[in-house]
Amino acid sequence: MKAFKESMLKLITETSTNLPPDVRQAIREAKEKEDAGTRASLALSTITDNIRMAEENVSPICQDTGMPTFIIYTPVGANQIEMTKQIREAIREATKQGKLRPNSVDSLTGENSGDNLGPGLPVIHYHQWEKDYIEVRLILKGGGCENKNIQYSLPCELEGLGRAGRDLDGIRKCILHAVYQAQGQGCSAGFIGVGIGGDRTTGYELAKMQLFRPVWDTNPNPQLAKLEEYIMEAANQLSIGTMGFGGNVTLLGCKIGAINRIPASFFVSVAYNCWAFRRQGVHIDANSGEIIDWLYKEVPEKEENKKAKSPAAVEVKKEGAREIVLNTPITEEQIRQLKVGDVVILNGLIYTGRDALHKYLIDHDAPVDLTNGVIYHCGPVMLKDQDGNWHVKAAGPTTSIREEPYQADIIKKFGIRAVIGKGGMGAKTLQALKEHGAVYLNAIGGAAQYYADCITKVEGVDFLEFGIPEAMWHLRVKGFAAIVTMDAHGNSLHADVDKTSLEKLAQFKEPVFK
Ligand SMILES: O=C(O)C[C@H](O)C(=O)O
Ligand code: SF4
Repeated sequence: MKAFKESMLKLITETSTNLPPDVRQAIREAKEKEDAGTRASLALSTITDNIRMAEENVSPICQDTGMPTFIIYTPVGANQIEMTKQIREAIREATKQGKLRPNSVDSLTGENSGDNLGPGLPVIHYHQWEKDYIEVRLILKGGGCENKNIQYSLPCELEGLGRAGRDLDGIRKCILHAVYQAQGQGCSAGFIGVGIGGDRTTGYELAKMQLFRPVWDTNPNPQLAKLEEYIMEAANQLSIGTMGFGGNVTLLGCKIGAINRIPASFFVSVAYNCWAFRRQGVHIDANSGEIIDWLYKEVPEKEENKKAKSPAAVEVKKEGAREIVLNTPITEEQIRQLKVGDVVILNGLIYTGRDALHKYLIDHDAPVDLTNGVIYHCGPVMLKDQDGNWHVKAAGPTTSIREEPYQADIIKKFGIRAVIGKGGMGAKTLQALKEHGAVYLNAIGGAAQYYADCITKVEGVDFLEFGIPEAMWHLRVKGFAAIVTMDAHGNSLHADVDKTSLEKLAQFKEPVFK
């Protein structure tokens, strides 16, 4: 097992930087279903570029490299204690190389361990099997989509859909509701794994395990196969679209499993995974620890894909998008001219800030003058070189709604003109944007290489003691593109999409599976 650590390092690197072909195919097909020039289509182009860049740079597809979760099958007698040791070393090394963001945070003190290790991390599930080789599967599921996981206890009442009973039709309603409630916040278009039955723990576990199925497979249970097909069809009529921008594609995959329950409990558990669906697997020689082969590398070609494609449509800007270049600091007048749908190209200095910084700023001064400035909800992957200079390895947006309790007060207190993030914010922030002349810019979630490429210099950092993701990084950007989704006139694309998708959800109220 000498080579096992090296094999695990390869697996981690591949999972973080190279999206599997089945996921790429689903994204490609989604792009073909969106009209050229729409916001969804432009977002999918950025996502496609980002996937290519991550592979070329051998750098994280998304800066949130998630909760590393290993599922391992071993022959009887394999030394699991030794394997765990080597996996931990590989995790430490991958973090040092910038393939993983330091993501392990003490839940009580907030301290980041810096090496992705600590109580509960990484997650490793061992199973034995009769084969003579080892199988290791790894999923790196980020926090934004994890936060959109949801568990239903049947019977229940669901907004838009009414009563969900203890039957297949009730299950159908829960799954549709799960897609609706995620909106764009988990970086749609997403994939869902569904676990029917079990208890609260095993239900969620089953849901997550479904995510290891290839996107293209067919459920061996005909009833569940039918339900999966139905959900794909119906969920895509909700028009939530990529990043919640509206569009024809909201869901890229749906995999459902069922286990028994006990009479009093009936759970439907849904694991939501963003488009940056990072999971890979390998078979390992049980003696040497070397990789024998990779899983997830094959995608059976579909009949319709064999047909010659018509030439790609030229990207024309639809939906009336204007492109506006802004240099920081930004004036109130410039902000008040912006409208939902405008594409802003930012140049100049911006500051990252997420959960720890927002909480801090409420009752402290800022270390820099933020007047007319820009806050970027982002926790990047950073590496320091031998001369002590920091380099950005990945830097996409994080889910903004977590800052909703603080954002309005911070805009007011510091005179902030633009907040960049993803997934949108709520009514309190919208009101503050109007009152104080500020705007919310939606960057494309997960496009961490694309945005890292726009950062020309790291000019400083404050609060490094919060840990790398939570620190306040001073970033000089050039050509940083984001879409105005909440403006200073009280308009919010997020509120609009939420409303229309709820109306569409209500169309699926009538029983389908009797
Ligand atoms: O933690 C992050 O950088 C992003 C997170 O995965 C999110 O989607 O909000
Ligand atoms: S930022 Fe988006 S793409 Fe990245 S882990 Fe979070 S949900 Fe996934």
